[in-house]
Formats: sequence, structure tokens, C-alpha cells
Amino acid sequence: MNEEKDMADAYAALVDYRASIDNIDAALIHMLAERFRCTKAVGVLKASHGLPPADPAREQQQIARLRQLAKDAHLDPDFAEKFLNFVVREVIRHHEQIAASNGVTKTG
Ligand SMILES: O=C(O)C(=O)C[C@]1(C(=O)O)C=C[C@@H](O)C=C1
Repeated sequence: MNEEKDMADAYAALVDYRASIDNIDAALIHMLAERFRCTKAVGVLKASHGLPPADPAREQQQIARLRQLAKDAHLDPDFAEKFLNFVVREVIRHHEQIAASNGVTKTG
């Protein structure tokens, strides 16, 4: 195989992989948007019933579950835990904002 053809094939493969990466990133954004839509409703529910924004026991269950799922899927469990913590910290920040505004949330 000559060098030019080898490079052209490599670039074609790269473009192909990137198309999949773009689709996966779009799916992640949509899934995260749906998760936050749901957790905002949870924030309103918690605030209107005087429940605390964070539930550490629930988080421990989620971490154990996601670590196992990650292992089964050959994904680094430490990364899965860090990712969950990153998302949950943001959710708790939203819950706190909702509670501070008396359980009333803005849409959009
Ligand atoms: O399940 C809850 O109680 C939530 O508020 C949701 C959620 C989450 O994002 O998964 C966020 C904060 C809690 O500490 C635990 C879980």
C-alpha cells in the first residue's frame, strides 16, 4: 500500500469515527438535559416538603451501582464515580437555589 493511499484511508477512518463521536455527544447532551429536567422537578418536590437537597445514602447506592455497571462495560469505575459526583453536585446546587426561592422554579 502506498503512503498516500494509507493516509487517505486513515483520514477516512478518522472522519467516520468522528461522525459516531458527534452522535454520541449529542445523545449525551439530550440525556443530560432530560436528567436535569427530572431533577429540577425533584428539587421543587423536596423544597415544597422541607426535604434536604442532598441525600448521601442515595448517592452511595448510585455510586455502587454505577461502579458495577462501569466495570461490566469496561469503563473505568473511578471515572464513572467522578462523573456522577460532578453531575450530582450541580443537581444539589439547583436544589439549593430552588429551596432558597421557596420552591418556585423558573422554566427555560
Ligand atoms: O434522588 C434524589 O434525592 C435527588 O435529589 C437526585 C440526586 C441525583 O442527581 O441523582 C441528587 C441529589 C441527591 O443527593 C441524590 C440524588
